[in-house]
Amino acid sequence: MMASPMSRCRSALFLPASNARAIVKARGLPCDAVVLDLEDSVAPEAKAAARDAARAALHDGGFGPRLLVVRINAVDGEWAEDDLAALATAPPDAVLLPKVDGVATLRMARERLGPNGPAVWAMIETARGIMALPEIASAAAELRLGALVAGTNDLALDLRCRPGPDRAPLLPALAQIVAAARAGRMLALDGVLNVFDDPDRLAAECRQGADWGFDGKSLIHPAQIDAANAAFGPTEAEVGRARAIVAAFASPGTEGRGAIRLNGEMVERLHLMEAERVLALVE
Ligand SMILES: CC(C)(COP(=O)(O)OP(=O)(O)OC[C@H]1O[C@@H](n2cnc3c(N)ncnc32)[C@H](O)[C@@H]1OP(=O)(O)O)[C@@H](O)C(=O)NCCC(=O)NCCSC(=O)C[C@H](O)C(=O)O
Ligand SMILES: [Mg+2]
Repeated sequence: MMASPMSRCRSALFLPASNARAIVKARGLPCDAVVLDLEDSVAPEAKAAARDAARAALHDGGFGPRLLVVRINAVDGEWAEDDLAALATAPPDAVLLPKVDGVATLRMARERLGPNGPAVWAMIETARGIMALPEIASAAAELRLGALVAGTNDLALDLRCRPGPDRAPLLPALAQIVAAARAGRMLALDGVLNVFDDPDRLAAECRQGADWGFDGKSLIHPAQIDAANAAFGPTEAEVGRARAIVAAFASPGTEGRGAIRLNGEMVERLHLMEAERVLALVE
């Protein structure tokens, strides 16, 4: 399944591919995407075993409708060649590249995966990655990029900023990631919250990500899934409003009209397009 701007990815659960129990568990969790990690959550001495486990998980399947994504090691590093080879016989829906800092890395990955290989997702988690967002968005269709994923831990380190619960120092970069994703018709996924025993902070951070335009959030623990699914919706109210807008534009007399009146508000055809997108996500 190729993630498209119409795909729903409210919750992308990362797990170290070296954790067999987590892989089993992920097959039954209500997340929209499972990300088998070969990069930072796997110690150097466990890389080979994690790669074998990811390969086995891809062959065994059982992830149902969830998007299956593998985060490989840095494309220009010592492990990536073997990582990509491990995905060849049972490819995932997408290959997530860490620390993408320009189009060259993405092009290299696309060449190795082949033009019809899995979608490429890019982690934006360095200052250089932020500066490269316009060129990445421009190359998105050609390179079949499916998502931009904010790596807020690495990004905070690289920017040398100190985000607190409101994440204020990260917000300018996050807004640029969303803008690039929208320009390139990709999904935009927010970064992780490392704290997984603070439901109020999680709910607030999910809401913030949704308010700033993200489609979903990267997660590190099963306990975070429900909050992300709820925040990134669409909610019942949003679906109801979308249905009302579609029905209003389908009613007689609206042909040729760009703007109509609905429940005391002006709605335009741009709202109709958004309503259709919302309904496509749930239907
Ligand atoms: C953070 C953890 C190490 C905590 O693990 P643990 O102590 O085992 O948690 P629990 O005992 O509460 O686990 C309860 C059960 O849930 C399963 N579990 C835990 N985590 C996951 C998971 N991520 N996916 C699936 N299942 C999971 C446990 O196995 C328990 O199961 P059971 O025994 O059957 O009840 C751990 O949560 C963890 O490793 N999380 C993921 C870490 C990871 O992938 N990190 C990389 C992504 S973060 C990132 O990318 C940052 C980015 O690059 C950036 O720069 O910002
Ligand atoms: Mg990172």
